[in-house]
Amino acid sequence: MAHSWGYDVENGPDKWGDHFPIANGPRQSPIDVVPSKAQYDASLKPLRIQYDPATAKGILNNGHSFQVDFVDSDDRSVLKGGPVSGTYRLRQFHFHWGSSDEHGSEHTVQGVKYPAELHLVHWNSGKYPSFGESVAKPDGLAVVGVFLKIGNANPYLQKIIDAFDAIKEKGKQTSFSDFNPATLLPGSLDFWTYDGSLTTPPLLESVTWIVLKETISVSAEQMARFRSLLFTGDGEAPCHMVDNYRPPQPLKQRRVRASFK
Ligand SMILES: CCc1cc2c(cc1OS(N)(=O)=O)CC[C@@H]1[C@@H]2CC[C@]2(C)[C@@H](O)CC[C@@H]12
Ligand SMILES: [Zn+2]
Repeated sequence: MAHSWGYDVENGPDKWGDHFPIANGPRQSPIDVVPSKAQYDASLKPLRIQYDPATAKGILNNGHSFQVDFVDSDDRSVLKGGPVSGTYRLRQFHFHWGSSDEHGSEHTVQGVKYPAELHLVHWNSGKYPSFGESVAKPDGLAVVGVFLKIGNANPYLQKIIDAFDAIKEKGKQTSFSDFNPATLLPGSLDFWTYDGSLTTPPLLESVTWIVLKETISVSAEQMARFRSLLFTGDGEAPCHMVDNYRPPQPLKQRRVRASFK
C-alpha cells in the first residue's frame, strides 16, 4: 500500500490482503468463539502466570494502539502451562477498542462484542533466542486475550490511563515502571485456546491464542480516555485512536479447545 496499513476504509482490514496475502491464510485471528462448539480438553494444564512488576519498562503510542513494554532479557515475567509447553516470556501488552462501548474487541463470543480487548504478548524463550526470532515461528508466540466489560472503574487500568497525556500522539513514549500486569487478569483463568495469528499486518501465523472466559471491568469514563489517544503524530490533522480492531476471521480447519467444562 502506498500509505501504510491502518483501520480506515482505504487501508483497513478488508484491504490488508492486497499486500499481506496471508490475510486469507488457514490460521488467521481473531475468531468468533462459539462456547458450545469448543471441546473441553482435560489434558490442558492450568495457566501459570508469574510477572515481576520490576520488568515494566515503558509505554508507547505506536500509531495503531499503545503498548506497555517489558524487560524480556530473563525469565522474571513468564507464562507456562495452559496449551503451551515450556516457558514464554512477557514482551508487551496492548489493547484494541471501539468508537463506542458497543464494539471494540477483536475476538467475539457467539457474536458478542466487548468494548475492548487486552492482549498480553509472550514469546517462546524456551525454544528461541529472541522475540524477533520467534515472531514467525508456528509456536513462537502466546497471547492472552482478556475482554473488558463496562462496569466499575478499574483501579489497575487507571495507572495506565494516567500515562496517556504523555503519549497522546503517534511515536510518543514515556517510562512506565513498577507495574504488575497480573492485576489486569480476572479471578478465573478458565480459557479457550486455538492456533492463530497476529491480528495486524504482517498477520504472521505464529500465535497460540489463550482467550479468557471471564472479563475485567472498565468504566465508561475510562473507555472515553482510551478514545482520547490519537492515531496521528505531532503536526498531522488529529485522528482519534478508535476502532483499532480486526473483525473475526474464518475458523477453517481449526478446533477451539476449552480448559473448562
Ligand atoms: C503478537 C503481538 C503483536 C506483534 C506485532 C504486531 C501486532 C501484534 O499484536 S496482536 N494484536 O497481538 O497480533 C504488529 C507488528 C509486528 C509485531 C511482531 C513483530 C513484528 C513482526 C516486527 O518484526 C515487524 C512488525 C512487528
Ligand atoms: Zn492485539
